[in-house]
Amino acid sequence: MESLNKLITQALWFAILLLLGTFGAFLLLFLRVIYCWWISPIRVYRNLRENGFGGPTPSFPLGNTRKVFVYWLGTEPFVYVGDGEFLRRISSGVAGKSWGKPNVFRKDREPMFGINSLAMVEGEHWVRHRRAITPAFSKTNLKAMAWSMKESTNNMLDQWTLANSNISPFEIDAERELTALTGEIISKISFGISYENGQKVFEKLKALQAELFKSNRLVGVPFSEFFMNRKQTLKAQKLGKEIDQILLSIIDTRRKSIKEENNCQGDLLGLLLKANEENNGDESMDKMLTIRELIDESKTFFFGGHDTTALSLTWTLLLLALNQDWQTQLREEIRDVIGDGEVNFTSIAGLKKMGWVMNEVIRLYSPAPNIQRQTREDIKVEENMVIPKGTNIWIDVVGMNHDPCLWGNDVNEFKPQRFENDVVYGGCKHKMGFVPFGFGGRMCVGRNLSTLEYRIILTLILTRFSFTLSPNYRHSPSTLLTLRPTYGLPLLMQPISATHT
Ligand code: HEM
Repeated sequence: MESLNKLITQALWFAILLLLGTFGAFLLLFLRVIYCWWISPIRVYRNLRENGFGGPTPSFPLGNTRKVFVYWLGTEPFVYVGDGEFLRRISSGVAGKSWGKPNVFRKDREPMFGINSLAMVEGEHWVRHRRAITPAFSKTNLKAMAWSMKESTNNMLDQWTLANSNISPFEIDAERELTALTGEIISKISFGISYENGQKVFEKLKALQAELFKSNRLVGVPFSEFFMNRKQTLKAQKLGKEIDQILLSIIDTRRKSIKEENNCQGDLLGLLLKANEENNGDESMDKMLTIRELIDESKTFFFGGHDTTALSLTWTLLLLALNQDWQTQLREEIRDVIGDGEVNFTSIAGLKKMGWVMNEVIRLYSPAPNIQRQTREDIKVEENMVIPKGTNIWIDVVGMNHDPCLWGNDVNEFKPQRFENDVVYGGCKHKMGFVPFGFGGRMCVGRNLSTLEYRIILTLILTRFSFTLSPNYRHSPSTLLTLRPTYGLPLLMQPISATHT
């Protein structure tokens, strides 16, 4: 009996110890979880804040997952938008003329785009500019521009061949070559091929762009102009004035030639001047642009129209150098669709895979990485949420293009085939999640021109050369208005014998 009691007592003690042990283990686990997920991160967070590091307030336990929040550029608050659904809600029903551009960028961008260009104007002015400019990008006009694009590209490729006839493969900096090529093309199709001053404008605009990129960018900080490099600012202003002067003299000569010979040469400036003449110079007319506005539009075409296209081609060559199977597929498609025929507006339209590749490239490396807008009226987002008039909005195009919730876990992979069954959105889960050319009424006016140019240049390069990445390439994409490779794109080029005309 006594031994039974002893056994029961021992069993009881064992059960109590087991309970205590389990409880202790759970307590330790709990404390460890609290320490790892809460105490330790808070300590690191406080430590970082004390050392001057900040950022948006996190929420426990998800951290910073919000895709819409407010941040500041100097003294200017911006609503950051990285969410397609939110973008749909703030943009549906809002007309193009009801969107403005943040005031804070006006001064900064003025030497490049002027304040009277389509990219900068607002309200009824924007409606007038858009109506005047859209016809210049019509199918008929684009067809005529294709010839200039082809000529300049073939000249560049001939020079590559000539300069490297004894070297195989030879190295080029594709970014530099493509930027020069698209700069030449845009100055021809903007200002007129036969006008010698076109070249001068091109050179000065390039110099201005370089000066502006060098300048200190304390955007939004009051009196920041006093901290800027004064010499650079003055140089940019001087270049700006010189460009205006040259453009003014080009416009004068072209106006006379249109009046006297009815010859508009088919370039953008010529087409806008012809539309002006048809309105008999009456500035109250719907589609009429003043001389000042024409100067600013010409600058906008140059800046908006060559860097973006050059970069979409540059990133394409990088990705095709890394994905030789796609380089081969595109070359085969060109052979099947165009064969020995002419490379022109109609023939390149049949290059489906090239369309997928272009979309996939501008998804992964968006030449215009963000879109900035300003509300010109209150926008009701939901019952108790209004974005007040005058609010700056920053739409993160790159962020949405790399969001696995929108594209799936293969979001960072180069997979042009995602556009096979969904040519426009590539299977993106939200229609407003893929906006490389903007959205609504203010969508890029030059997107068809850019697509045409992309296809012509890429077709001619692929037909005449195969290429691989040079060991000298250093991957370092950087954003300064556009997304570009910091150290250029060195490629090793190998000539292919057959050529297209
Ligand atoms: C890959 C090439 C290009 C890309 C990615 C691109 C992208 C964009 C984006 C994101 C916008 C802003 C739209 C918005 O606010 O929602 C825009 C506007 C604009 N783009 Fe482009 N662009 C390209 C090529 C071109 C070309 C070739 C031209 C002209 C020759 C051009 C002229 C313009 C103009 C004038 C606007 C202002 C439109 C307005 O506010 O009504 N772009 N572009």
